[in-house]
Amino acid sequence: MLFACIRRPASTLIFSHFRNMSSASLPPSSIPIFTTVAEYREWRRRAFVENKSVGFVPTMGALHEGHLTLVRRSLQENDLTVLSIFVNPAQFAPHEDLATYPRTLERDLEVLTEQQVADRQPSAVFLPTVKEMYPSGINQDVSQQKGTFVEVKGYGEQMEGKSRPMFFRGVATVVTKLFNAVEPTNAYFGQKDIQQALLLRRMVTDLLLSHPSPDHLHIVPTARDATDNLALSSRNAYLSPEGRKVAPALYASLQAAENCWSAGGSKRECVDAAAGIIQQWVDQIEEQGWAVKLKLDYVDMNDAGDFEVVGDEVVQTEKGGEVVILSGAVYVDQTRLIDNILLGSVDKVTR
Ligand SMILES: Nc1ncnc2c1ncn2[C@@H]1O[C@H](COP(=O)(O)OP(=O)(O)OP(=O)(O)O)[C@@H](O)[C@H]1O
Ligand SMILES: CC(C)(CO)[C@@H](O)C(=O)[O-]
Ligand code: BAL
Repeated sequence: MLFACIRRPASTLIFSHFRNMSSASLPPSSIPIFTTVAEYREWRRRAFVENKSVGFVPTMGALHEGHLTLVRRSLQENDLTVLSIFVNPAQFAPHEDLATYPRTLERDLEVLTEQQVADRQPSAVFLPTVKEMYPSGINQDVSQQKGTFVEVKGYGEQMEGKSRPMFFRGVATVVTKLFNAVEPTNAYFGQKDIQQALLLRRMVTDLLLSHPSPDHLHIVPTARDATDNLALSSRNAYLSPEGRKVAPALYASLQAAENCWSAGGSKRECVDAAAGIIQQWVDQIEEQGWAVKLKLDYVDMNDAGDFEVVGDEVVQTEKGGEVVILSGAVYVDQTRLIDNILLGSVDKVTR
């Protein structure tokens, strides 16, 4: 997750994005697009009757190869594949980038049409309005909100939750709504947003959801730029050319921490090694006079089961078969980039 800290006035009720989207204003597409839950449900009912499995890929649009990896995995494993595009106001703090979040609907529909695995192509796009998803409106200021929200206590405060305190409440709320509407057999999330994916699996378990069941919520490895390993992300579009050049520093720093951990270093030593790599980049930026600012937000290790922070003196052998999330975030100018590496028996988590 990353965001440009663009200040905008504290919002009131938000209906602006896609507010007036009627089927007449939609770009042409060979894939059926549903903008209302009622229309979608008719389509979904037929899939139930025909006993067809439905794979679901929730997104905020501005599709890139990372999203398409999830789509192709769904095409492989399901009779039908639905992708949603919804920029969810409830997961953006009032000072974050809701207004400027990249919206590229026409291109998104084009690239989706090009996806094919065996004889399967995406079956439907769910493109609800804000009014459809929040019938009583939604205020980005949490203190002003009324109505029903979903909170996964104890899982949304660490890592990303420290910088974005209300983020996971917004995500859990909208994904509950999306799951209720779409009723997927399988759902696919990216490892790039590992805390989000694991928190949602916790939520599905705790709320006894069956569509999807916890075993059917899949986490797919992060798709990266082939040349420099930068994790693909919609908000990479915010980076200047110089910002793009330094953005791979985050993954390089996580790799240094991973090597340190494998070599028997303590959590503290490994996290410091990661911070050292970022500092080397900061020094290089200064020496070269590049017009970009790089700043470490955090690097840490957390248990993948309960998200507890790993103690400073802990070493790899003490964690046995447990999976540890090595995650971090940096600011490249005003854009916040995140990434992570899973340490340990990754298959226990990703499936
Ligand atoms: N590089 C990637 N590899 C695999 N999955 C990804 C990647 N990037 C995003 N996803 C997944 O795609 C889904 C939709 O994410 P979203 O639309 O927010 O895109 P994003 O690139 O993560 O955007 P942002 O820049 O806002 O974080 C999420 O499950 C997310 O984890
Ligand atoms: C899961 C999600 C679609 C909820 O808005 C969003 O957080 C995302 O795209 O990762
Ligand atoms: N990919 C996570 C969505 C967000 O950052 O808002």
